[in-house]
Amino acid sequence: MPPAAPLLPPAHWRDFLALTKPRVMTLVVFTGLCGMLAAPVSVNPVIGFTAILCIALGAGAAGALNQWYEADLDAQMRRTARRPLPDGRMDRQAALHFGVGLGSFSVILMGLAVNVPAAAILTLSILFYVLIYTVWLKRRTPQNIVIGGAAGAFPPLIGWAAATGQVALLPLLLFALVFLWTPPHFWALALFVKTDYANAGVPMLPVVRGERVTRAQIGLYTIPMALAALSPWPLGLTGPIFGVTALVTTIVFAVLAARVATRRQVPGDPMKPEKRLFSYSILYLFVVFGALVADRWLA
Ligand code: HEM
Ligand SMILES: CC(C)=CCC/C(C)=C/CC/C(C)=C/COP(=O)(O)OP(=O)(O)O
Repeated sequence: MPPAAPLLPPAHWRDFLALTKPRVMTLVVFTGLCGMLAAPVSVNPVIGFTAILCIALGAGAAGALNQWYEADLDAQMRRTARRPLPDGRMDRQAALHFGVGLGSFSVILMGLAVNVPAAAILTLSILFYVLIYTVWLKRRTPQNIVIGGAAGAFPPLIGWAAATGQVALLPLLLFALVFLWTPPHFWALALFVKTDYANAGVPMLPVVRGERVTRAQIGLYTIPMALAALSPWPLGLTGPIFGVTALVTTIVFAVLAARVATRRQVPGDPMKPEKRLFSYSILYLFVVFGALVADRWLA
């Protein structure tokens, strides 16, 4: 009989927090909040707060289940090896219970206190991240983040649905914007942490298809992403505050992406343009979504 796994002491609350990937989820929650505030209705503040709480808890639960499933993988990468599970600070069962409990709570609360469409899209995004991305695609195909990345694009739709009970063209364009933003966001990072993924056997694009293809794909995805960002104003869905902000910030994005797309790496390259594009990608979504709210409330 194999020896029983050693019992770990109860995990610290900080480790449960780390399971929710709080830094990444701030932007996820922010896009959800902006999707809600951009809707042309007034939302009861208690309902609105509950909806955002549910998005945060649901996204955190998805992050916890992702870490529960891929603790073996996280243990092999420098960037992730110190997470609570690979570092042995938490029991796997505790992470599973935490993820399932929090996820179920967030969906039930959204359904009961906000509305069913928002709860349904929240469920879809959790399942998408955990089952489609983490369990199915991540270890199988370099298109993992393109298809699975849809999970991270749902929050603006959830926010809008929480406010109005339905979806509409503007939140669908916001979905498209985040969906098409994800490949340049992630592949810029993947170019400079490629060795980590290669060592862990994860088939990310730079590992499987190489640097040149990855750079070209970053450039290619930036084009429809820019169209999604620039279309709401001409379509009459937003005003000039959003339109002009999206125009300026998207031009900067396109310039940084073009630089990455047309470069060739040299030995010992510090990869500054790739790091710049990755950092800017995060700032970009914060600013564009912030402008959406400013446009609705200040115009
Ligand atoms: C499948 C799609 C995605 C993949 C594979 C991905 C991957 C990553 C990775 C590996 C990092 C760096 C390290 C980390 O903190 O874990 C990162 C950072 C980040 N990502 Fe993404 N990402 C994706 C989609 C998104 C989406 C949809 C959002 C939000 C809308 C987002 C927001 C962020 C933020 C804010 C950071 C910086 C975190 C920090 O400062 O530490 N990501 N992403
Ligand atoms: C509302 C809701 C459920 C939102 C889900 C949000 C979501 C899918 C965000 C994706 C961002 C993310 C943490 C990617 C990390 O990929 P990874 O897991 O491959 O990264 P890792 O290597 O850091 O674990």
